[in-house]
Amino acid sequence: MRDVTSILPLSLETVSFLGEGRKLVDAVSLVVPAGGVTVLLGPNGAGKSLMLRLCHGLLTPSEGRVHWAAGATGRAKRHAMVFQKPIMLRRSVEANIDHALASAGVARLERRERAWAALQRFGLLERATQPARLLSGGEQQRLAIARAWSLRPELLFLDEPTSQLDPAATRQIEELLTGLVAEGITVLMSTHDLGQAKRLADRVLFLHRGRLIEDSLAEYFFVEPQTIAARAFLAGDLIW
Ligand SMILES: Nc1ncnc2c1ncn2[C@@H]1O[C@H](COP(=O)(O)OP(=O)(O)OP(=O)(O)O)[C@@H](O)[C@H]1O
Repeated sequence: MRDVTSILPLSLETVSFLGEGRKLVDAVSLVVPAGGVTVLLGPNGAGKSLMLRLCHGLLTPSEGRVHWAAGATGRAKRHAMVFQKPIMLRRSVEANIDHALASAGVARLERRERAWAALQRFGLLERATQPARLLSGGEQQRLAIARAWSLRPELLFLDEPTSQLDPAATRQIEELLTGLVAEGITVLMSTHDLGQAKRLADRVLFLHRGRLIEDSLAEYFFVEPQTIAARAFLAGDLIW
């Protein structure tokens, strides 16, 4: 029977991650409910990527706990992650999606259907048989999102998904993300691009030195940040 129990909200309870002899993520607590785009902002090394990896389960907190909605099952397959630099297998575009679905335990016939739907949805049908590694950067990122989408995630994590792309490819990815949110997928992403954060964010989490120092609706954050660090960041001043 299909699992329809939502995995959301995702909750972090005083999550810390220790490394390099210090707390790289320091006692972060937050809740991600269903819906919308939450953007992680902060200077280099603030801990944005670590946060996404902790949420997705690629890293284990040194302290505290990451947990999903009570009673949710099948959670491993219902959140997916897209990385800054797409990880492409040395296979065709379609085989890259097929591999992700096979790893998630999807049966062969259904894999074909879902891969085809993803290729169509993300404008990659004509590229289906081409080697994924020969796609342009923008196409590879589109494939990475298509592959994640084929897993039918409720929550999609994206770590600086457009930092390697030109403005046109960036716009295309942003439009795709807006479409995914309209479909009901919740997005938690990091970006360096303030313009992008303004265009996409419903909510902003501002990290500084591993600490979550602002958690605001985007409309407030960009107009009236509450902390000196966030004000400096928005003004383009160097903070560390
Ligand atoms: N797996 C790890 N183990 C130990 N230290 C790590 C690990 N991953 C990252 N770090 C360190 O943790 C700090 C935060 O890194 P992180 O990549 O999360 O920052 P970020 O906010 O994403 O930065 P950027 O904007 O530059 O990508 C850095 O000092 C980094 O060197």
